[in-house]
Amino acid sequence: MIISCSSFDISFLLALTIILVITLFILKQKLSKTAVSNLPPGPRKLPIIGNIHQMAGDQPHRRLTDLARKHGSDVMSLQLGELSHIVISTPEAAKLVMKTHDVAFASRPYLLAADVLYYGCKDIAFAPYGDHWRQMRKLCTLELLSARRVESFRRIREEEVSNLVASLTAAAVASLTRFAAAGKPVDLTRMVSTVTSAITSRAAFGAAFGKAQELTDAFMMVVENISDVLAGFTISDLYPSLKFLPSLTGFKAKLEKMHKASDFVLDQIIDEHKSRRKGGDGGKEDLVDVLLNLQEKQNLGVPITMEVVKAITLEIFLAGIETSTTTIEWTMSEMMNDSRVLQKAQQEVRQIFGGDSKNHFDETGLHRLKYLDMVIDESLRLHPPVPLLAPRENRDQEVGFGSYEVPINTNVIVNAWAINRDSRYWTDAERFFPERFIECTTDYKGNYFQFIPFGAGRRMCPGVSFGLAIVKLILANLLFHFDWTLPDGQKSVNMTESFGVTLRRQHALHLIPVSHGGVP
Ligand code: HEM
Repeated sequence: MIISCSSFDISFLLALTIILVITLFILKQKLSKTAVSNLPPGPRKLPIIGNIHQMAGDQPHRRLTDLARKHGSDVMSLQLGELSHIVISTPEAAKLVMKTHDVAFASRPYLLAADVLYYGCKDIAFAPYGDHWRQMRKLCTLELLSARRVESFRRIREEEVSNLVASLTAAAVASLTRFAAAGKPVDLTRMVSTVTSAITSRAAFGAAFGKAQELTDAFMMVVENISDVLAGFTISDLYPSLKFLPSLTGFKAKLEKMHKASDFVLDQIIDEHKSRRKGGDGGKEDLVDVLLNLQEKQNLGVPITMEVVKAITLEIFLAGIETSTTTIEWTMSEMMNDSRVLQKAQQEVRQIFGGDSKNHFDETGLHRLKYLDMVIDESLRLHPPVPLLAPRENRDQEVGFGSYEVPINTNVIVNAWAINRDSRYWTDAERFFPERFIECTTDYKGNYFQFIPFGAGRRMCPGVSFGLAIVKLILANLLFHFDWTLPDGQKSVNMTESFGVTLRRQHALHLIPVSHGGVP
């Protein structure tokens, strides 16, 4: 659900240049047709590739921030292959895109991977603005990801998180017996990812046992690489007029293979649900059941076909896991580097839920953890999991943008990572300081454009409650049941980022859990 330019392969590009030169004349003609006299400023572009060379590397959010400082601090033009882009880097310009001109910029640019994997963009995130998107979005808000639905998955979250606590406790015990005083680190990234996957798959497909569990495992395997190809534009997307490129590079064949595999498992998941429903064993309603109910009723303006059911199921599954895992990883990392914050957050959760680690707590008291809320907000500010949001496009009209003109079919990149650190809005903006939210009315709900980890406007993330319910419960449990230390010889947690589907940590987070109140 993000735009990534990290996959640009420079050597591949050079080889392609020979072919591209042949089309130079055609391209030039195309580009001159869209030329507008008062485009936003931007760096000089090279023939054919435009500014692609300036995006090479693995930190596009930082590159765009640097480029914007030099060439267009509010809004900057960028040419990537055949596609015109503008890059938004301040809250004021973000407000113009996501509020003033929200409708004009409400579409998404075409991405070949989304077209193939989501049955012709029949999902929500990549669907162009129009009737299908409107209906699916409404469905999401009212049915699939509503507060009532999120609450209905509470048992699943609590069960899976208590499994995580049990595994960590076992690791703490085992390491103490083997290493006496010093504990052994666990791969917290992997453990958290396992539990977010388990919660999301149970919510989406149901029971964590029997055939359903087998199918979930199979699905996990086939979708493993799907997120990566959806992460951003590829060379084929940047040169849409060169229709032969996806086949020539083998990208299309790769996508079709992935699609075939995921479609096969999705079909089985749906068949399993159908036969369970026929047999009268409704069980607890999961998201596939909700979609099938709606499909049977068919009383909606745009019909819900089986392809729509599969596209939405796949999307929710992919959207739920990476974003929540990334948020938890960064929040723990920041707290490990600031023991004051870690202790304060631990004190709060232990005071509210009772200091004994053998106590268990459910979600009902989580709203009382005000300091933890601020810690999560601060983590989302500095480490927005989707740092460039999802790209938008003005498909139908040219847009007057302040004193500039944005030509029709321009892709819009909103650099939320840079915006969330704007020093005009945030004092000591680079510092992790949760207390800044005590007096501050700013929140992530899309009304304050200096803080947009979930985006804003019509295309804002509909999964906020679903995602944060997982994040908060897991963090509260990690803080309540364990004290945490760094592995031997490590003075602080390395905060190097890795840009991909989400802005993850480059290295998995390894920490030593020590059961709070002693090992039972
Ligand atoms: C911490 C967790 C999450 C973060 C930080 C996050 C962030 C985002 C962002 C930045 C966008 C793009 C918004 C824009 O273009 O303005 C987005 C879109 C979306 N998210 Fe999330 N997300 C999270 C969790 C979830 C979950 C759990 C789900 C579903 C289960 C979900 C489903 C979606 C969908 C369907 C869209 C596309 C919306 C549209 O295009 O209309 N997200 N998310």
